[in-house]
Amino acid sequence: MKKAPPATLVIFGATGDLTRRLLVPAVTNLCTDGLLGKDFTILGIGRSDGDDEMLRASLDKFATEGDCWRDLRKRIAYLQGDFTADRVFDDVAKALGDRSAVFYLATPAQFFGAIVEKLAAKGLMAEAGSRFRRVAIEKPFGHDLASAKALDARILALLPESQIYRLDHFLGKETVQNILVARFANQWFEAVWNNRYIDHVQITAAETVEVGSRGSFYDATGALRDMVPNHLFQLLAMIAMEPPNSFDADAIRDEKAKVLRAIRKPTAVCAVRGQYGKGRVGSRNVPAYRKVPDVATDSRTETYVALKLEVDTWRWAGVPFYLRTGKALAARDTEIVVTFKAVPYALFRDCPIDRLPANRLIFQLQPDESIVLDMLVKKPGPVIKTAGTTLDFTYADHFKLSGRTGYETLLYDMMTGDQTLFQRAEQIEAGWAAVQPILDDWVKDKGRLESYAPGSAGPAGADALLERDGRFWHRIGQ
Ligand SMILES: NC(=O)C1=CN([C@@H]2O[C@H](COP(=O)(O)OP(=O)(O)OC[C@H]3O[C@@H](n4cnc5c(N)ncnc54)[C@H](OP(=O)(O)O)[C@@H]3O)[C@@H](O)[C@H]2O)C=CC1
Ligand SMILES: O=C1O[C@H](COP(=O)(O)O)[C@@H](O)[C@H](O)[C@H]1O
Repeated sequence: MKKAPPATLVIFGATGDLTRRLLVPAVTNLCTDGLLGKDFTILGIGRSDGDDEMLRASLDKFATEGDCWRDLRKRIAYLQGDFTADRVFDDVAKALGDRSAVFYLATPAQFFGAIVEKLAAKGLMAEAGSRFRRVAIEKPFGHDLASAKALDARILALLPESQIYRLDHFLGKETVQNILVARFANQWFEAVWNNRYIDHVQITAAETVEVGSRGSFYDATGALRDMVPNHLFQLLAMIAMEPPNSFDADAIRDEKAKVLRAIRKPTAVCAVRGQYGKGRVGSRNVPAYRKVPDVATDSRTETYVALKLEVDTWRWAGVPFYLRTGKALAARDTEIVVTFKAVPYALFRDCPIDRLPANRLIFQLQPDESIVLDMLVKKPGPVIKTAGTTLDFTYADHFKLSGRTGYETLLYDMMTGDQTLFQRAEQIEAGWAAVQPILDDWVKDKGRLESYAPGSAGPAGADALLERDGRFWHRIGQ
């Protein structure tokens, strides 16, 4: 891989959590991988008072220690100012001169539109010769379909799509990218990847963490908006997309957008929402969600959501996709479980076998990245008896992944101009369009919000959602 071209990463929100915990370790990893040149610099912008050394020192403990960080930290500068003031943008222009830049909006979402407008108005987005100017926009991109469309319209009135990098950090995760490789680089996948062989798909993003210090953001957002139209739909799209005709960014994004547009509008009965009460996750005491600072004491915001969705395409007709995500659950577990249809039973009718469990293919994204295929084999002995076993691939057994945040690939791609792992406007809008009927329903019908115990697998209604189809969730943490 070649080094990223010389550029400045301009981080709006450099004193925030995302910069510290995820961007800085990723930049250090890229440097250690030899993918950043000496001419890579960072210009951080925040509201807090301070100078270059204040920012560097605040990042020290989050960076991977070593020569790379020691050298890189000297190339970090800080600009104090309010994003709403013109002065900040004049100072950025002065600091950048003619350099290429990626403007990373690691800011609260209400600033996204206004910052892009100021960047454009000040001529900061103008490209010339080999000098590029790109803007990376964090999530949440909009609050619903109407606001996402409005934000897109605002930004696209000023910039071409080629300068816009809408982030979904799940796309930086190795296993997520590996879904594409597994599906399209292995012949046997495609042969069984359809409604003839697949019974249903489960997509889970379970977290043990509670809402904690993010009460103000979370209470206005909820689990559905926070995780589904973005992260979980990216996973769904990777599983359900048709083969692209190349690995070109637009070819892949076209296919993913088609899948998201094909999600049948869900009805109220296909959604379950829950909110955690008081309890324990492992040995940790967890206060009820309504006691979290900045959360309304009568809040009806969901901290858990489960959905049953259908993808109306030739390939997936009749295959349900069950999605669930929540906070304060029993285990951290992000996975995709593809359950195959049972084999015709006749062959085993004379054997002492009660039932043949279906084969499952599990893409485990977190905590440990792996791909596991459940299969049945014969138990040794004179009578035919089956035993469940697995074919496993665990990333850590073959590759070194530790300390990666997933942002490495995304940052490198922004600097090299590869938009494959970023979302185009219509993908984002298709995601919101698919969940909008549920959001509308929840506004109208205030009645259904189940409570669940911290440390559990979520509300009982989520189990019922599958049980009525004769199916069960894969156990969280298993
Ligand atoms: N944190 C995470 O794990 C993730 C975050 N994101 C997204 O990234 C974005 C940033 O999140 P996060 O870092 O957690 O947020 P924080 O609240 O921790 O940081 C916000 C940053 O914006 C700055 N800021 C806020 N208002 C102004 C203003 N008016 N003028 C100048 N600076 C201002 C803050 O400066 P100061 O602190 O100096 O006041 C701070 O640097 C959000 O859109 C979030 O949804 C996405 C995925 C994961
Ligand atoms: O975007 C978000 O993602 C995190 C989960 O990401 P992960 O990489 O840690 O699995 C989630 O906790 C957060 O609420 C959400 O805003």
